[in-house]
Amino acid sequence: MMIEITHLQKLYDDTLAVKDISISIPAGVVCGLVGPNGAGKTTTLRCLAGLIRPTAGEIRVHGLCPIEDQVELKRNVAYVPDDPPLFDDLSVGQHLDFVAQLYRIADHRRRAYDLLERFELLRKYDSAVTSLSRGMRQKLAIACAYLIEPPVLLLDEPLTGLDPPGIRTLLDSITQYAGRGNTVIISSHLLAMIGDVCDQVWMMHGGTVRYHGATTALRASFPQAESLEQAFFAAMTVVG
Ligand SMILES: Nc1ncnc2c1ncn2[C@@H]1O[C@H](COP(=O)(O)OP(=O)(O)OP(=O)(O)O)[C@@H](O)[C@H]1O
Repeated sequence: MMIEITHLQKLYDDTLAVKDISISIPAGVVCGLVGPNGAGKTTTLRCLAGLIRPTAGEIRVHGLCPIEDQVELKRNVAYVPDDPPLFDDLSVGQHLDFVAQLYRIADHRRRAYDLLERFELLRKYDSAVTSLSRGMRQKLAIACAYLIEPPVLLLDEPLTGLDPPGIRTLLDSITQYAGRGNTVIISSHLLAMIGDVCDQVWMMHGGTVRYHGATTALRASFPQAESLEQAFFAAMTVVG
């Protein structure tokens, strides 16, 4: 398994954000992480990325413990939050150069140009990141993550600032990335938008895993449903 979470728990002061969850996700899979506000999605992703320490439980990402193997983890996991922190003093192009230097990526320029072109940022190559729109900032952060090529990519609400062509480009890029054996978790409130690219659906609710399964199994269980989202709602009714 690429990701193994066992009895994960995260307590913030007096809020139990994640309550004893266990879940495994294999390599080469796109997993859609859905659930209402406050369900514990971001908390779980931040634990996977080693940004916060779990209160209890165990996590293995590509065999690594996010807290104990911090340095190695950075090469194996990229986490892109919905409002990614960027360096205000750097231009768009310099961001990719900086990431390439940090991760010792040789001959990165061609790939950097390709990524910027794909995400329609090439014309902003020399612009300061402070002049970018919200969606452009998200696209730049995603391009930086792709440049590193980590086996695990965690995208937290990546669709929020993107325009429809940007969403299409991102979803296509996710399918291709997973096709090369990488694992992608994409959190979103919009299952209808991400459903097509997801091999699995993982739903959290109140800090617990409410549902986790293959999208094909979900569709097969509810053949009368017209969409994955409908099948998902039907499954939720059965689960109660
Ligand atoms: N830094 C923090 N300190 C205290 N409580 C927090 C902190 N971060 C999150 N929480 C709480 O933990 C719970 C889970 O929050 P989390 O951000 O993981 O949910 P989410 O599923 O990502 O929600 P959303 O869909 O709104 O982004 C919520 O009750 C939230 O208020």
